[in-house]
Amino acid sequence: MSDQNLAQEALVRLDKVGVYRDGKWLVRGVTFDVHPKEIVTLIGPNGSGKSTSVKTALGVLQPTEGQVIRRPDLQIGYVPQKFNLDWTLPMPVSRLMKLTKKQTEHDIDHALDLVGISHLKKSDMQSLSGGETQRALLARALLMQPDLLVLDEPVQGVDFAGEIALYDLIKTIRDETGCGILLISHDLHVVMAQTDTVICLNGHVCCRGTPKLVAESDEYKRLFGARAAQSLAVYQHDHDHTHLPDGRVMHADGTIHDHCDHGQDRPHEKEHH
Ligand SMILES: Nc1ncnc2c1ncn2[C@@H]1O[C@H](COP(=O)(O)OP(=O)(O)OP(=O)(O)O)[C@@H](O)[C@H]1O
Repeated sequence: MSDQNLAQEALVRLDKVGVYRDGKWLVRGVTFDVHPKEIVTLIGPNGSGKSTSVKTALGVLQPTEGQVIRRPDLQIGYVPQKFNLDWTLPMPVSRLMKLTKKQTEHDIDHALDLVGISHLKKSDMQSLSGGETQRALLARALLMQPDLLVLDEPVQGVDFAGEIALYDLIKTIRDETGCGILLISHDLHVVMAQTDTVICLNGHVCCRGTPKLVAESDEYKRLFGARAAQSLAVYQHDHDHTHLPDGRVMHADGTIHDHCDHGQDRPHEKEHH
């Protein structure tokens, strides 16, 4: 398939992306794509390259190797992990909605309604709970009418019930708008029910697939320890290689290659360089 066809199909596609900074590879061999109506979640421990991969997908960061293909004229709505605004200053929700782009009251009402905080339109951002703040930021991103919605850890500062509600909401937004969604999460447990594809990162793609398959994979269990221990069955996929400190990959037969492209979609395929 040509790059052009891929770009038309996927909203964004990372192909063997590597980012090298300050003498080390932050990520290497990262391949994934997000299609319309697909919810893709990147999980992995702190420093595993989730934000780096997302920034590369957004075009904020240039890859050192590999390529990123975005659909032409792709409209992106981004909900950052931290919103650099001094919440001690008065900022009604309605004003936040117009901060980067002028919006009609009708569109603002619709976005706030979609995220379930219409009643907070005149409230000050400072007075909002963690979950309400995330919903306000989500509404702001939705006003961009995105083809691709990118959310960096949307459930930070939100309790367990709030987490479930937020992921339900994210799924509703996908169903109603048809946008593709790229999420960053630390953890799988709540994400599981609502995500189509999970990409488990640890400087490289450890494993990928449906949430169930990832939760049952050895790599996920190794990365997430006790939290992953409840997994029932064993998801069979090859872990026949070791990642060396310099970013290269040693395979079970002792050969060393630049990186592994070790997708679950091709679990038994060996790399040939
Ligand atoms: N510009 C940079 N130069 C050098 N190192 C960097 C740079 N940006 C990120 N890093 C390092 O790259 C690694 C991956 O960082 P990244 O923010 O992508 O991880 P993450 O999975 O999103 O982590 P977290 O869960 O803590 O947010 C970290 O070790 C980080 O310190």
